[in-house]
Amino acid sequence: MATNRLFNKSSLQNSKKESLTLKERLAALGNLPEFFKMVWQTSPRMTISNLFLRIARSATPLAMLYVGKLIIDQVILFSKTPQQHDLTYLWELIALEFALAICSDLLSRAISLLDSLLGDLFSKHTSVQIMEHAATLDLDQFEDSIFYDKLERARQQTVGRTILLSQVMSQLQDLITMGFLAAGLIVFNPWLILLLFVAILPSFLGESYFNDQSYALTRGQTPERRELDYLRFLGASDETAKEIKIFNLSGFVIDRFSLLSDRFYKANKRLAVQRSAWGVFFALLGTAGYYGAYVVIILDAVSGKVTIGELTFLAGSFRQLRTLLEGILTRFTAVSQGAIYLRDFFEFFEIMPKITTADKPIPFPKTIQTGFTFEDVGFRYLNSERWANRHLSFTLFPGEKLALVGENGAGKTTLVKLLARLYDPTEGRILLDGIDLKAYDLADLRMNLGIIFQDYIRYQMSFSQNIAVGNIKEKENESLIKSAAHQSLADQLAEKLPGQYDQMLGKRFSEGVELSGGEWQKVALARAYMKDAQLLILDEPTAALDARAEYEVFQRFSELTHGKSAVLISHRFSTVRMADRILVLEKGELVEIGSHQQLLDKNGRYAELFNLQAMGYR
Ligand SMILES: Nc1ncnc2c1ncn2[C@@H]1O[C@H](COP(=O)(O)OP(=O)(O)OP(=O)(O)O)[C@@H](O)[C@H]1O
Repeated sequence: MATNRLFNKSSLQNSKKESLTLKERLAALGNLPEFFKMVWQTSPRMTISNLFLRIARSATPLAMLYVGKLIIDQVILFSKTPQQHDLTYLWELIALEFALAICSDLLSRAISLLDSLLGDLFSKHTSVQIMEHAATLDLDQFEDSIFYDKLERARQQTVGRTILLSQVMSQLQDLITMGFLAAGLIVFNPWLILLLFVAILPSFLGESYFNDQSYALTRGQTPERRELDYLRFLGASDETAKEIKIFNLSGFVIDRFSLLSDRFYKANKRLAVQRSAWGVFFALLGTAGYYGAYVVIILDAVSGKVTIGELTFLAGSFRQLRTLLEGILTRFTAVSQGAIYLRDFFEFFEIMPKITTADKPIPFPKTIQTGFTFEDVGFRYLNSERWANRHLSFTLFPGEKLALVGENGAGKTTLVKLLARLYDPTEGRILLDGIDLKAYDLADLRMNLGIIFQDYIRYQMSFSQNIAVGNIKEKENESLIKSAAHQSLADQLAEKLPGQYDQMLGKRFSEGVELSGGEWQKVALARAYMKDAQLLILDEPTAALDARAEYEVFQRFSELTHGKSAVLISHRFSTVRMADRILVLEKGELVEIGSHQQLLDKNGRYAELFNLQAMGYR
């Protein structure tokens, strides 16, 4: 229901609000210089060659028409004086026209080759830029739907931008060609140019109007298009197939998909039909204009004001001019449309991360001295009224193993995200060795944290790459990968796989092997050991492991993390009790902190939770 409402409101209202005037379209062309700068950066050589070839190609239509005129006049001259037959000049003209035709053909082919190569390079260049910029942005920016829409538009329009590139180039070429042809026509009859504009202007305005409508519709539909993409993914993906079958959800997903698609179809169809009907009318006007001019030229020829050669030259120029002008005007709306979409693209690059490295960052300490101190830290997620963490004050000492305990939603994961500066506190401060965490180099900080979240990614990559992502710089370091696998017990698994460390994991690519939940977890856990991190954070690292594996993992964990700090989040008290201290969270606040024994003696919240779980085993 919520999305139904969304669809009606955003698509239809936005289509009014976001409609564009001709002035706005012209203003959008202001985005083109920046666009050209990006094209130029992609490949200066190809850009300049493309431009030169197009200028050369622009001159050929006029040259061919003019040579054609000379040939016809020459032939007519011969037909009037059959005795004098020195054909040398005529043959030269024919050879020239032939050469021009070949030249024009070669130039066209070279241009389309360069267009497609430059387009591919440009598309790669912009996709890389989008990925690079997205990587600098904050996590909460990804959780903001307006931002997400911008990212989607910037990403989806990669093809559009490639098309825009060749459209802009063709537009330039056609404008130059038109300049040449118009110059030829003006010499004979300047009024014909005026007639041409009058005949074509309505068609241009019509195109422009319908492009506005189509842009508004597409832009207004972005949230629904995202939903459609999501439904498409739900309905046909290896990740979702299991639940879709078990819960028999395919009908539900398909119905929702069909409902949204039908609405798109209806909204788009209405516009397409109107556009087509008006298009026919405008085309008729253009044709009438052309024949009007044709009659004028024929009358001039009949009265002897122009020769037959000039008649063909003028009629040919006029016909080509009309086609060119129509193309230019139609393309103008498409180009300005593309230029408007560029605004989304540039706006995406204008979004700046808030979580950044200070101007003069402090390097991460070689050895942590006093630890991480939370000073009345509070955090609220974007657009959320509730505090996920509040009034947190405690110190994680160097070398200490701290366990975080609390019911679902108590704020445990949020706390470790603050430690990794995935978010900054809304209030209070986190200090490292007495200095605000924000003063440290961000990359350095993250390099010194080995962190595995509960919703780690199952990369559809090889076994060893799945471990190497923990420190991708070491992706070729086989012995490090193997030792990390040993720490997390993943090494035993690798030995059983047909491809061992090179085994492709997951089902998406050929010869991939799917792992069990616990096996995936061992692989993910190995990522934490890829760095010589000073603080290890494991967010429910063993939830999917069996009891024996969990015991072994923690034996190795304490050996490996000797002298290092660690934060463990777990709902299993058998794991939690191994920690030096346990921090109990409730509704985001710290309610108890102490060792397992201290907290049991205290007989408070921890003791209650512990006894509750212990009862389950009795
Ligand atoms: N990205 C987010 N945007 C908005 N709210 C969030 C986000 N992530 C978590 N929350 C909210 O913040 C609160 C704390 O969530 P958090 O994930 O820290 O809990 P947790 O203690 O780790 O829970 P669990 O044991 O279920 O993993 C919850 O109420 C949750 O709904």
